[in-house]
Amino acid sequence: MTSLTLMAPAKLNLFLHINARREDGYHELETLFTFLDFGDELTFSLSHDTKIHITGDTADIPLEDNLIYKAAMALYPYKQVEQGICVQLTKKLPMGGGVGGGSSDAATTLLAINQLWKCHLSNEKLAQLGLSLGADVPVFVNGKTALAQGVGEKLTPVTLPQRWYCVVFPNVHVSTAQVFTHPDLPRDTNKLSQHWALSNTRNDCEALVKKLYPEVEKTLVWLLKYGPTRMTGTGACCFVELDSMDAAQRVLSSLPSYWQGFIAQSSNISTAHVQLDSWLKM
Ligand SMILES: C[C@@](CO)(OP(=O)(O)O)[C@H](O)COP(=O)(O)OP(=O)(O)OC[C@H]1O[C@@H](n2ccc(N)nc2=O)[C@H](O)[C@@H]1O
Ligand SMILES: Nc1ncnc2c1ncn2[C@@H]1O[C@H](COP(=O)(O)OP(=O)(O)O)[C@@H](O)[C@H]1O
Repeated sequence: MTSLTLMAPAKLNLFLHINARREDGYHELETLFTFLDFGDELTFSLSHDTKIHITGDTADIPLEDNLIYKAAMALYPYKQVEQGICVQLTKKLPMGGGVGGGSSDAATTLLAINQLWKCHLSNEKLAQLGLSLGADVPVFVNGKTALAQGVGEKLTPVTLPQRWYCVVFPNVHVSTAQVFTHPDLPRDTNKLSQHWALSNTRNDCEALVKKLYPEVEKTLVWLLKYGPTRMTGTGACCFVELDSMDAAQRVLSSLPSYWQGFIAQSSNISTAHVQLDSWLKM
């Protein structure tokens, strides 16, 4: 088989605690990742040459900067076939929104090309290659709901109840690097490995991002009418947790037209992995 279509699902950080800043500037975190059944769509097919081609919703990202390209390049030395790869991207996740679209695209690319180029690398090796592309890539490669520690690479799988979410993108872009280098970011939260309820946890980036981007605060205040809310990652997307699809749909229907949003159910296994397993059984 020479082609394969997989989702690159969104993630939410159900909480994000910052425990310390390391010598290299990176931060020690504790964060609970869940996957959503909504994401970008990527179709991979072997190319007629030896190059890496990306078409579709590539926005204005130069080819060499696209995380899909970087992921393909990371696998290039392990390639066991002559051909290169064509990747057709349908982008549904806001870029730099805290839902991990770029990292998820990279992880899905590693999983798919590993098959098409017959690299035969383990998921552990793919996660190791992925970590050099971004701190969030390993959790997507692993594909299981997880508590992440370290800079995001130490993963402990956890099983969470499936819930519905309405995720809102407040139309502001938050730079992850700006948040992590800001002097006002709290960096001394104690480690916590249990009692993960939303009520017992927080996102340590949220107060700072609300201050820097009032639109994020406005979004959280609006969502709070419907249920427990939080910002994901370093923002700017915010989510509300809900009991049913109907409840999530009601929130989305009332969303002011100047914001964008989507609804999705959480899952303990990434849709990319479910789809890859079915493809392997074909
Ligand atoms: C903090 C999270 C939580 O999910 O934020 P989001 O990106 O999802 O919003 C992620 O781990 C981010 O992962 P990712 O976006 O892949 O980060 P990277 O590209 O590796 O790093 C971007 C920048 O963030 C900072 N950074 C990132 C991760 C970390 N544990 N400590 C850091 O200090 C570094 O300054 C780095 O230069
Ligand atoms: N395929 C891609 N999809 C999204 N962003 C990408 C991609 N390739 C490179 N990037 C860059 O990575 C940055 C972070 O992307 P993303 O993972 O969507 O953010 P976040 O981790 O905040 O959700 C973007 O601002 C963009 O410049």
